[in-house]
Amino acid sequence: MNENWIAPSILSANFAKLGEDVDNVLKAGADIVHFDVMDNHFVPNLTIGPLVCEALRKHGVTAPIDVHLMVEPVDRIIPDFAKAGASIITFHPEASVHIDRTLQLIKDCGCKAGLVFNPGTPLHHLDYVMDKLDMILLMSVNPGFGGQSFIPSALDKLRQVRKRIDDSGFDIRLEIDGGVKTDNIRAIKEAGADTFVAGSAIFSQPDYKKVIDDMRAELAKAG
Ligand SMILES: O=C(CO)[C@@H](O)[C@H](O)COP(=O)(O)O
Ligand SMILES: [Fe+2]
Repeated sequence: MNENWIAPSILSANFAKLGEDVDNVLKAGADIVHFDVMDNHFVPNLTIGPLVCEALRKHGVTAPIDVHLMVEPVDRIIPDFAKAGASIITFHPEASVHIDRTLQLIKDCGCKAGLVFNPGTPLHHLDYVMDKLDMILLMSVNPGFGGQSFIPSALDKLRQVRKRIDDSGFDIRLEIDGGVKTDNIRAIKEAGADTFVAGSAIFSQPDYKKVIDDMRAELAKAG
Protein backbone atom coordinates (compact mmCIF):
# COMPACT_ATOMS: atom_id res chain seq x y z
CA MET A 1 0.00 0.00 0.00
CA ASN A 2 0.97 3.62 -0.42
CA GLU A 3 2.51 5.43 2.56
CA ASN A 4 -0.14 8.16 2.28
CA TRP A 5 -3.67 6.80 2.13
CA ILE A 6 -6.34 8.67 0.18
CA ALA A 7 -9.73 7.76 1.63
CA PRO A 8 -12.69 8.98 -0.43
CA SER A 9 -15.75 9.59 1.75
CA ILE A 10 -18.64 7.85 0.03
CA LEU A 11 -21.00 10.29 1.72
CA SER A 12 -20.46 12.37 -1.43
CA ALA A 13 -20.76 9.44 -3.85
CA ASN A 14 -23.80 8.73 -5.98
CA PHE A 15 -25.91 6.46 -3.74
CA ALA A 16 -28.05 5.44 -6.72
CA LYS A 17 -25.00 3.68 -8.21
CA LEU A 18 -22.80 3.25 -5.16
CA GLY A 19 -21.01 0.02 -6.15
CA GLU A 20 -19.99 1.44 -9.51
CA ASP A 21 -18.90 4.75 -7.97
CA VAL A 22 -16.75 2.95 -5.35
CA ASP A 23 -15.21 0.76 -8.07
CA ASN A 24 -14.39 3.88 -10.08
CA VAL A 25 -12.77 5.76 -7.21
CA LEU A 26 -10.65 2.72 -6.29
CA LYS A 27 -9.65 2.29 -9.93
CA ALA A 28 -8.68 5.98 -9.87
CA GLY A 29 -6.10 5.25 -7.16
CA ALA A 30 -7.87 5.54 -3.80
CA ASP A 31 -6.38 3.41 -1.03
CA ILE A 32 -9.33 2.81 1.30
CA VAL A 33 -13.06 3.52 1.37
CA HIS A 34 -14.25 5.96 4.07
CA PHE A 35 -17.76 4.94 5.17
CA ASP A 36 -19.66 7.59 7.19
CA VAL A 37 -22.36 6.24 9.49
CA MET A 38 -24.74 8.87 10.92
CA ASP A 39 -27.76 8.23 13.15
CA ASN A 40 -29.68 11.54 13.29
CA HIS A 41 -29.01 11.54 17.04
CA PHE A 42 -25.28 11.86 17.66
CA VAL A 43 -25.11 13.97 14.49
CA PRO A 44 -27.91 15.71 12.60
CA ASN A 45 -27.97 13.46 9.53
CA LEU A 46 -28.90 9.90 8.63
CA THR A 47 -26.84 7.76 6.29
CA ILE A 48 -25.92 4.12 5.81
CA GLY A 49 -25.44 1.01 7.95
CA PRO A 50 -24.01 -2.52 7.91
CA LEU A 51 -26.31 -3.69 5.09
CA VAL A 52 -24.65 -1.24 2.71
CA CYS A 53 -21.18 -2.27 3.86
CA GLU A 54 -22.08 -5.91 3.25
CA ALA A 55 -23.53 -5.02 -0.15
CA LEU A 56 -20.24 -3.37 -1.17
CA ARG A 57 -18.34 -6.52 -0.15
CA LYS A 58 -20.78 -8.71 -2.09
CA HIS A 59 -20.37 -6.37 -5.06
CA GLY A 60 -16.65 -7.24 -4.99
CA VAL A 61 -15.00 -4.37 -3.13
CA THR A 62 -11.81 -5.78 -1.56
CA ALA A 63 -10.15 -2.52 -0.43
CA PRO A 64 -10.15 -1.75 3.30
CA ILE A 65 -13.44 -0.20 4.46
CA ASP A 66 -12.88 2.50 7.08
CA VAL A 67 -16.11 2.81 9.06
CA HIS A 68 -16.50 6.18 10.79
CA LEU A 69 -19.25 5.71 13.36
CA MET A 70 -21.17 8.86 14.24
CA VAL A 71 -23.76 6.99 16.28
CA GLU A 72 -24.66 6.74 19.95
CA PRO A 73 -24.48 4.24 21.55
CA VAL A 74 -21.75 2.54 19.55
CA ASP A 75 -21.22 -0.92 21.03
CA ARG A 76 -24.43 -2.52 19.74
CA ILE A 77 -23.63 -1.86 16.07
CA ILE A 78 -19.93 -2.87 16.12
CA PRO A 79 -20.35 -6.66 15.71
CA ASP A 80 -22.78 -6.03 12.82
CA PHE A 81 -20.22 -3.90 10.99
CA ALA A 82 -17.48 -6.46 11.62
CA LYS A 83 -19.69 -9.20 10.12
CA ALA A 84 -20.54 -6.88 7.22
CA GLY A 85 -16.86 -6.61 6.23
CA ALA A 86 -15.57 -3.48 7.97
CA SER A 87 -11.76 -3.33 8.20
CA ILE A 88 -11.30 -0.33 10.51
CA ILE A 89 -13.93 0.98 12.92
CA THR A 90 -13.57 4.40 14.55
CA PHE A 91 -15.90 6.05 17.04
CA HIS A 92 -16.20 9.30 19.01
CA PRO A 93 -15.33 9.16 22.74
CA GLU A 94 -18.52 11.15 23.53
CA ALA A 95 -20.55 8.26 22.12
CA SER A 96 -19.11 5.55 24.38
CA VAL A 97 -19.33 5.40 28.17
CA HIS A 98 -16.34 3.01 28.32
CA ILE A 99 -13.90 3.80 25.53
CA ASP A 100 -11.38 1.12 26.52
CA ARG A 101 -14.13 -1.51 26.41
CA THR A 102 -15.37 -0.30 23.03
CA LEU A 103 -11.85 -0.36 21.57
CA GLN A 104 -11.40 -3.91 22.86
CA LEU A 105 -14.78 -4.93 21.43
CA ILE A 106 -13.72 -3.71 17.97
CA LYS A 107 -10.48 -5.69 18.22
CA ASP A 108 -12.25 -8.80 19.52
CA CYS A 109 -14.47 -8.57 16.43
CA GLY A 110 -11.32 -8.75 14.27
CA CYS A 111 -11.18 -5.13 13.10
CA LYS A 112 -8.68 -2.32 13.54
CA ALA A 113 -9.81 0.28 16.06
CA GLY A 114 -9.67 4.03 16.31
CA LEU A 115 -10.90 7.11 18.16
CA VAL A 116 -12.32 10.22 16.48
CA PHE A 117 -11.93 13.75 17.83
CA ASN A 118 -14.33 16.53 16.93
CA PRO A 119 -12.75 19.98 16.49
CA GLY A 120 -13.68 20.91 20.08
CA THR A 121 -12.92 17.55 21.72
CA PRO A 122 -9.80 17.54 23.92
CA LEU A 123 -7.06 14.99 23.38
CA HIS A 124 -6.95 13.66 26.94
CA HIS A 125 -9.12 10.72 25.82
CA LEU A 126 -5.90 9.34 24.32
CA ASP A 127 -4.16 9.20 27.69
CA TYR A 128 -4.58 5.54 28.64
CA VAL A 129 -5.55 3.84 25.38
CA MET A 130 -2.68 4.46 22.95
CA ASP A 131 -1.77 0.75 23.05
CA LYS A 132 -5.24 -0.16 21.78
CA LEU A 133 -5.33 2.27 18.83
CA ASP A 134 -4.65 1.52 15.17
CA MET A 135 -5.94 4.90 14.03
CA ILE A 136 -6.61 8.38 15.38
CA LEU A 137 -9.05 10.42 13.31
CA LEU A 138 -9.14 14.18 13.74
CA MET A 139 -12.21 15.97 12.43
CA SER A 140 -11.44 19.23 10.69
CA VAL A 141 -15.16 20.03 10.42
CA ASN A 142 -18.00 19.41 12.82
CA PRO A 143 -19.43 16.01 11.91
CA GLY A 144 -22.68 15.50 10.07
CA PHE A 145 -22.21 16.77 6.54
CA GLY A 146 -19.83 16.70 3.61
CA GLY A 147 -18.75 19.82 1.77
CA GLN A 148 -17.81 21.99 4.78
CA SER A 149 -14.68 24.16 5.07
CA PHE A 150 -11.52 22.95 6.80
CA ILE A 151 -11.18 24.40 10.33
CA PRO A 152 -7.57 25.73 10.51
CA SER A 153 -7.03 24.87 14.22
CA ALA A 154 -6.99 21.21 13.14
CA LEU A 155 -3.42 21.75 11.91
CA ASP A 156 -2.12 22.48 15.38
CA LYS A 157 -4.07 19.53 16.77
CA LEU A 158 -2.52 17.29 14.10
CA ARG A 159 0.97 18.39 15.17
CA GLN A 160 0.15 17.55 18.81
CA VAL A 161 -1.20 14.10 17.92
CA ARG A 162 1.72 13.36 15.57
CA LYS A 163 4.08 14.02 18.49
CA ARG A 164 2.05 11.80 20.81
CA ILE A 165 2.10 8.96 18.26
CA ASP A 166 5.83 9.29 17.61
CA ASP A 167 6.60 9.47 21.35
CA SER A 168 4.44 6.38 22.00
CA GLY A 169 6.31 4.19 19.52
CA PHE A 170 3.02 2.52 18.51
CA ASP A 171 2.05 1.99 14.89
CA ILE A 172 -0.99 4.29 14.64
CA ARG A 173 -2.38 5.94 11.50
CA LEU A 174 -3.28 9.63 11.77
CA GLU A 175 -6.33 10.44 9.69
CA ILE A 176 -7.87 13.83 8.91
CA ASP A 177 -11.49 14.26 7.88
CA GLY A 178 -13.33 17.32 6.62
CA GLY A 179 -12.64 19.96 3.99
CA VAL A 180 -9.54 18.23 2.59
CA LYS A 181 -8.76 19.54 -0.90
CA THR A 182 -5.86 19.56 -3.34
CA ASP A 183 -4.88 23.04 -2.17
CA ASN A 184 -4.58 22.22 1.56
CA ILE A 185 -3.49 18.56 1.57
CA ARG A 186 0.22 19.44 1.57
CA ALA A 187 -0.09 21.59 4.74
CA ILE A 188 -2.16 18.82 6.34
CA LYS A 189 0.55 16.26 5.54
CA GLU A 190 3.25 18.58 6.89
CA ALA A 191 1.26 18.86 10.14
CA GLY A 192 1.47 15.09 10.54
CA ALA A 193 -1.44 13.31 8.83
CA ASP A 194 -0.88 10.15 6.78
CA THR A 195 -4.49 9.29 5.90
CA PHE A 196 -6.67 11.82 4.07
CA VAL A 197 -10.44 11.62 3.85
CA ALA A 198 -11.83 13.58 0.93
CA GLY A 199 -15.47 13.46 -0.08
CA SER A 200 -16.73 16.45 -2.02
CA ALA A 201 -13.25 17.27 -3.39
CA ILE A 202 -13.21 13.96 -5.26
CA PHE A 203 -16.83 13.08 -6.00
CA SER A 204 -17.78 16.58 -7.21
CA GLN A 205 -15.31 16.25 -10.08
CA PRO A 206 -15.88 14.23 -13.26
CA ASP A 207 -12.32 12.83 -13.27
CA TYR A 208 -11.56 11.12 -9.93
CA LYS A 209 -8.10 10.05 -11.12
CA LYS A 210 -7.08 13.62 -11.84
CA VAL A 211 -8.05 14.77 -8.34
CA ILE A 212 -6.28 11.84 -6.66
CA ASP A 213 -3.17 12.28 -8.84
CA ASP A 214 -3.14 16.02 -8.05
CA MET A 215 -3.44 15.24 -4.33
CA ARG A 216 -0.55 12.78 -4.53
CA ALA A 217 1.56 15.33 -6.38
CA GLU A 218 0.92 17.83 -3.56
CA LEU A 219 1.75 15.17 -0.96
CA ALA A 220 5.02 14.45 -2.73
CA LYS A 221 6.04 18.13 -2.26
CA ALA A 222 5.54 17.97 1.53
CA GLY A 223 8.66 18.61 3.54
O1 LIG B 1 -17.35 12.45 8.56
C1 LIG B 1 -17.57 13.31 7.74
C2 LIG B 1 -18.59 14.37 7.99
O2 LIG B 1 -19.16 14.16 9.21
C3 LIG B 1 -16.73 13.34 6.53
O3 LIG B 1 -16.17 12.09 6.23
C4 LIG B 1 -17.21 14.07 5.32
O4 LIG B 1 -18.01 13.27 4.50
C5 LIG B 1 -16.06 14.60 4.53
O5 LIG B 1 -16.54 15.28 3.43
P1 LIG B 1 -15.74 16.48 2.76
O6 LIG B 1 -15.56 17.54 3.82
O7 LIG B 1 -14.45 15.92 2.28
O8 LIG B 1 -16.65 16.90 1.65
FE1 LIG C 1 -16.00 10.78 8.11
